[in-house]
Order: sequence, then structure tokens, then C-alpha cells
Amino acid sequence: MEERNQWCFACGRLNPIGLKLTFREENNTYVTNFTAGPEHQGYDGIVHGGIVSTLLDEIMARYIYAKGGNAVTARLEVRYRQPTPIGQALTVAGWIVAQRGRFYEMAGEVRLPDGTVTAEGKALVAVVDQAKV
Ligand SMILES: CCCCCCCC(=O)SCCNC(=O)CCNC(=O)[C@H](O)C(C)(C)COP(=O)(O)OP(=O)(O)OC[C@H]1O[C@@H](n2cnc3c(N)ncnc32)[C@H](O)[C@@H]1OP(=O)(O)O
Repeated sequence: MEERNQWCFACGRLNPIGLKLTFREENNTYVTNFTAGPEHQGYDGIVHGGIVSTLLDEIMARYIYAKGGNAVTARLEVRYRQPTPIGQALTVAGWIVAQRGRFYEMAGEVRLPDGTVTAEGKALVAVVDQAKV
């Protein structure tokens, strides 16, 4: 991995308050695991919706980044299907739905260990010139 972007809140190795996500690709799907702590909650025991949104944003945009594009999120939609608990190993997955030129239509989800989907994401990810990111 190149040394740029090491302070990314979601994936940077150097960010002391970041989520420090690591990723793998499985069957054309980009995947990370994350266990939220008390510092990530909104209501007691429940992961803050902004953090859930961050997880989905990251998994969808970073998949295109990992494929070599300078990817930015152009649009993000999150459907919170049920509260996401802290203290459980979440699986966050993202995949490509369609490509139109430099725009990728993406989808993603947050799952509990038993497979329950707590949140679904849709995103439009744009590939931009390196000078812009
Ligand atoms: C270390 C790796 C980390 C990776 C994970 C990080 C993920 C992120 O959080 S990225 C940060 C958040 N995102 C951003 O900051 C992006 C900010 N926005 C931009 O840079 C630009 O608006 C950008 C690149 C999306 C599009 O701009 P630009 O390339 O100039 O396109 P532009 O000329 O405005 O639009 C052309 C057409 O593209 C389409 N389009 C452009 N933007 C959008 C959009 N947001 N939604 C839908 N369609 C769009 C439209 O069809 C548009 O035509 P029209 O304006 O007539 O509808």
C-alpha cells in the first residue's frame, strides 16, 4: 500500500482516533470487519449512525480506490434497517452494481455475526484526477 492517505479517518494507519479498517476482496466484494466500542455510540449500546454511514461510505469508495482509481463519493444513501450494536464483530461489504464512464454505482451493507443486515448503503463513486484528492 502506498504511503498516501495514512491519516484517513476510516483506514489510516497513523490516525490515532481513526477506525483503522483493513480490507480484503472476496468474490468481487470488498470486505472489512469492525467492532465498535463505547466511543462510537450515539444512544447507549448503539453505534452512531454517522459511524455506520462512514463504514458504508468507506467500503464502497475504497473499493474503487483499491482498484487504482482516485475515488470520491459523489452521493451516499444509507438505509438504517435496525440499530447496529457496539461490541459485535460487524462485517461491512461493498460491491459494484454498474459503471457509467467514470461513475460507479455501488452498494453495501453492514451485517451482524449472525448475518442480520442492520444497514444498507447505495453510493455513486466518481473517479477524479489525482490532483483533486
Ligand atoms: C484512502 C481512501 C479513502 C476513500 C474513501 C473516501 C470516501 C470519501 O469520503 S470522499 C469525500 C467526500 N466526497 C467528496 O468530497 C466529493 C466532492 N465532489 C466532487 O469532487 C465533485 O462534485 C465530483 C467529482 C463528484 C463531480 O464533479 P465533476 O467531476 O466536476 O462533475 P460535474 O461536471 O460537476 O458533473 C458532471 C455530471 O456528473 C454527474 N454528477 C456529478 N456529481 C454528481 C453527484 N454528486 N451525484 C450525481 N451525479 C453527479 C451529473 O450527471 C453531472 O451532470 P449535471 O451537473 O448536469 O447533472
